[in-house]
Amino acid sequence: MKIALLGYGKMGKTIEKIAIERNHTIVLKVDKEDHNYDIAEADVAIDFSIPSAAVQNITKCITAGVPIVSGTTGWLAQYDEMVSLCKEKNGAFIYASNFSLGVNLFFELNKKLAKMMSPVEGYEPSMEEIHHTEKLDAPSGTAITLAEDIIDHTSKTSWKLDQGDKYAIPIAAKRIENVPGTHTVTYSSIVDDIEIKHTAHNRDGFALGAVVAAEWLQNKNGVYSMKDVLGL
Ligand SMILES: NC(=O)C1=CN([C@@H]2O[C@H](COP(=O)(O)OP(=O)(O)OC[C@H]3O[C@@H](n4cnc5c(N)ncnc54)[C@H](OP(=O)(O)O)[C@@H]3O)[C@@H](O)[C@H]2O)C=CC1
Ligand SMILES: O=C(O)C1=N[C@H](C(=O)O)C[C@H](O)C1
Repeated sequence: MKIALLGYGKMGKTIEKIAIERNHTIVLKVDKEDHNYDIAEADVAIDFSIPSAAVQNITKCITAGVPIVSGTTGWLAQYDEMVSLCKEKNGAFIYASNFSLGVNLFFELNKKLAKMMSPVEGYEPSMEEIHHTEKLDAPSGTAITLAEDIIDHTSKTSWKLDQGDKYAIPIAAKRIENVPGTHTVTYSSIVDDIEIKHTAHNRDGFALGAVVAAEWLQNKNGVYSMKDVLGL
């Protein structure tokens, strides 16, 4: 496949390495505020840029008829707008807050645990996410997905970055140098804690998932998720 990389930072470079290993060609790299790039020669675009650039990049791809895989986080207030545009233009679009197989299995485990905990009294859910110090958004997109799945299955109605609201799941967002991404979900009671945790050791899992999603999206139209790609 001919791949356009929209965002050529830590993830863009890791995706390039994995894509070349899988015999794809990188035909375009965009790594700054540039509205004039030509996307047309790409079979698929992969956007791992910055929150303020994602919507423009996705719009450009959908409008040009190029399938788009986006992993950029921190722009989800406009997700529904991108879904509508994709349907209107008969495009192909996948967004995932986390493309790694491990985290997508962890998402399923989190939903199962939330369902299990829902009728049990005395346990309060909370979450922690740890990322590198260059991360622009907080909490992480992955933490938001985990929180939304807990909200869907329990009496919690929202998430908050601080504590003290009994209807909200508190999320602690920590920034420590060079951490690729660690997420922990804890249910605490007076007598014990139940904890599930995913620790990324590097960025290869995220990048491989994004390339696999791009391969899967070829010759398809519609809006998909990693659950569709992985058949979970
Ligand atoms: N879904 C997933 O599985 C994962 C998602 N992510 C998300 O991906 C995004 C990128 O992460 P990461 O690579 O670590 O971040 P980096 O900061 O390393 O890379 C982002 C790159 O985007 C560039 N950029 C700035 N403006 C634009 C633009 N208009 N169009 C295209 N590129 C632009 C930046 O350039 P400059 O530095 O010059 O501003 C930078 O090179 C983040 O939102 C992160 O949360 C990360 C890992 C996994
Ligand atoms: O910015 C990152 O690095 C990551 N961002 C994603 C997120 O916000 O969840 C995925 C992963 O945790 C790494």
